[in-house]
Amino acid sequence: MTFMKHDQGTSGIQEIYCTINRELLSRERWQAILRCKQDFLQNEAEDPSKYPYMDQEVAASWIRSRRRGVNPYSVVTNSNLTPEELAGILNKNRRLIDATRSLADSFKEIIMACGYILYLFDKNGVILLNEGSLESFASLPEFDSRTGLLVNEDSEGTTAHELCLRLKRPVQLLGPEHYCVAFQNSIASAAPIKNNNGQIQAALVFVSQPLLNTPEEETLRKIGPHSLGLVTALAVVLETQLRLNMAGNLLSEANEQVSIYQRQIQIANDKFITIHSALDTALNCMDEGVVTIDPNGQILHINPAGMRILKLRPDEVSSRNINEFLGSNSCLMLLAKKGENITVEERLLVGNDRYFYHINIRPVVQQSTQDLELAVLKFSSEKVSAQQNNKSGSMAVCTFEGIVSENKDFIKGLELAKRFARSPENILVTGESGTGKELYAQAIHNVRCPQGPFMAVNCAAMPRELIESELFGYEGGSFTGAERSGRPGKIELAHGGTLFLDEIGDMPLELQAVLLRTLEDKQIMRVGGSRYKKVDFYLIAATNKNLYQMVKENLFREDLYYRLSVLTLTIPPLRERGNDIKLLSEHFIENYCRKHGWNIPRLSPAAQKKITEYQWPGNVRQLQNTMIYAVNTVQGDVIKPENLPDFILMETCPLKVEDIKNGNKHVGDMLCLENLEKAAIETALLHANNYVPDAAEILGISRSTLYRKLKDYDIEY
Ligand SMILES: Nc1ncnc2c1ncn2[C@@H]1O[C@H](COP(=O)(O)OP(=O)(O)OP(=O)(O)O)[C@@H](O)[C@H]1O
Repeated sequence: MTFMKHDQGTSGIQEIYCTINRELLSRERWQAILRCKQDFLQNEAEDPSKYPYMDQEVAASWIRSRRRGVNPYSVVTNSNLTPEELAGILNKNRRLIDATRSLADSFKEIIMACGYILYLFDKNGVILLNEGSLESFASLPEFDSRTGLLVNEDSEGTTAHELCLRLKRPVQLLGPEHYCVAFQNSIASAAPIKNNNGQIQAALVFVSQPLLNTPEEETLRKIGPHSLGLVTALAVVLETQLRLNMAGNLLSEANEQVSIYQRQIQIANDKFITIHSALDTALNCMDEGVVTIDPNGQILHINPAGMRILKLRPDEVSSRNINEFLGSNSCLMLLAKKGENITVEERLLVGNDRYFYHINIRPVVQQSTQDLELAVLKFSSEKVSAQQNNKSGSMAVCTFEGIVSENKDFIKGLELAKRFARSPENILVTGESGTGKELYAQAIHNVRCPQGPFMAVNCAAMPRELIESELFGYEGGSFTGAERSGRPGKIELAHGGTLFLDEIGDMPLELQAVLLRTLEDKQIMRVGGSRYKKVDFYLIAATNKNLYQMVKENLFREDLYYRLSVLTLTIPPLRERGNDIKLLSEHFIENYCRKHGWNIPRLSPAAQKKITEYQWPGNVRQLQNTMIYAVNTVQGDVIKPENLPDFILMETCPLKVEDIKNGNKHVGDMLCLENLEKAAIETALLHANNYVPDAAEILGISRSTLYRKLKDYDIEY
């Protein structure tokens, strides 16, 4: 037997000619092995390993073959594999077979010229492919192909491929070395084919055409190295080809995967565009303004209703910030940053106008950091009062019992309102913004005609040109944008109930005349109409302006003023209502917490002090929003000063230099040393977030002194 000492590969192929001992391919050796074989086959006791020239591996294989009862005079002609088993094996090795076939095609001429037969065996000895003519093998029955036969030591004894698979290296068998007599005139060269993991998966074999009984020395020396070198080289080429094929397959699988992902991305993108345009369409159809802002208040997106509310043109949107439309004491951005989904009542400053809106804040926070990413603000399309009106189905929800106060003057006004409620006259309610004018109107309505409609119109909340049609209604097709069938106005809808005209001071003068006539005649004509219609309603008007002054400046009709102001109620501002601030704060905290099923926190004395010192320019509405903010920021069950919005903390700083300079009437009190010390301690605590050691450091006194003073002044921290 001849074999390559080195691993197969380019260097191995080069060396094959050097490592094959010329002795191994001599006629002498051939004949010696042939003699040994004859002796071995004739005499069962013969040990072939003792013979000169005999290869020990071959000798061992002969002995094993005989022990297994292999008939040396026959060849395998029947496959003992079922067709299914064979199909499975061929399928499993499909790539290897195809690659070998195409390689054999490329080398066909050489193979044919040399008279070689090429075999491909799987690792178990199943012939996967054979190429070349079998005709010259007289002992092989009429075979075209031996594909599918299982040829191993058990069936055909010692063969080149069997030893190659067993020894895991290229092997060459000289004719008589084959156990089977049918091949004793051929030289067989076999090389293993390894898979990617270095495991042997097959063997490639060249079998020479039968030679003369004892071939010439020269023939032996030509065929021997040539066939072993060629088969080893082809095995290496096959391995490389298979590796390339596999890489190619992986690449095309990866390419296929990439194009699947690309298709999915395209589909997702298309869906996204569809959803986006559907959302845009939905937003465009909404009556409510929807504004998306970034954490600094910069407007990112706004729908048409939002643009109408903020009076913005599409080209201005991206450069505007929501803070431009909010009052200085607004809590909106603070609440948005807190990440709570909440609805607040806010005053919007749009040009010279001041409108109140219910604004629902929907913050979107980053999952990992919980920082605000953006917030969606939803504004009601009409002013707060109108929205309340819609919600309650044209019914006022508030009664006198719902109006909270302990203040003497306020209660006096409330008693008067109850008496007015029994009169059929028009009522005028005056008071600063947010003092509760609409609340009064609803309460009066609920005494006078609780079953009737309560129609609220805010004269300042809509463009002047729309007020007329809003109040008096219009006939079909009267103006562009009008509904085809026409629409009744709020006066017509208030029939049998109350018409609440809020911000009456903003009603255009020309409309004031029409309103006056309606009040006198109790009939209306729709815009674009030609018939009068009888209407019966109570009128309650409200204003935060000085109407009398406006009359003097010819900004309000005198006759209408007198008609409206027969019964006038004036609601005092919150800052003049003493203990009402605390009472209302607790009322709002309780209502809000109950609504959400939360524990009800109490106000710390320090927080109470802050809110009673504050001037409340936005009155009860502002107080209500402040309490919503406090409840949303409190940790535990005590609302402390740090839970109040910054504008309160700033405004209520205990001592203001301007006050001292301006000779404020309380300056004497303030300059009392004790008061100053107390104020300094409170200010330090405020800056130190109530952390006493830090406050002591700010004040430049020891902690124990500060603790003593906190006790003396009864300051809560
Ligand atoms: N005495 C009160 N008791 C309970 N809630 C009150 C009281 N006064 C006002 N509120 C609440 O304060 C908010 C503002 O009240 P309202 O809208 O009646 O004020 P307004 O004077 O009509 O404001 P504007 O002049 O801006 O229209 C409402 O949410 C109302 O429920």
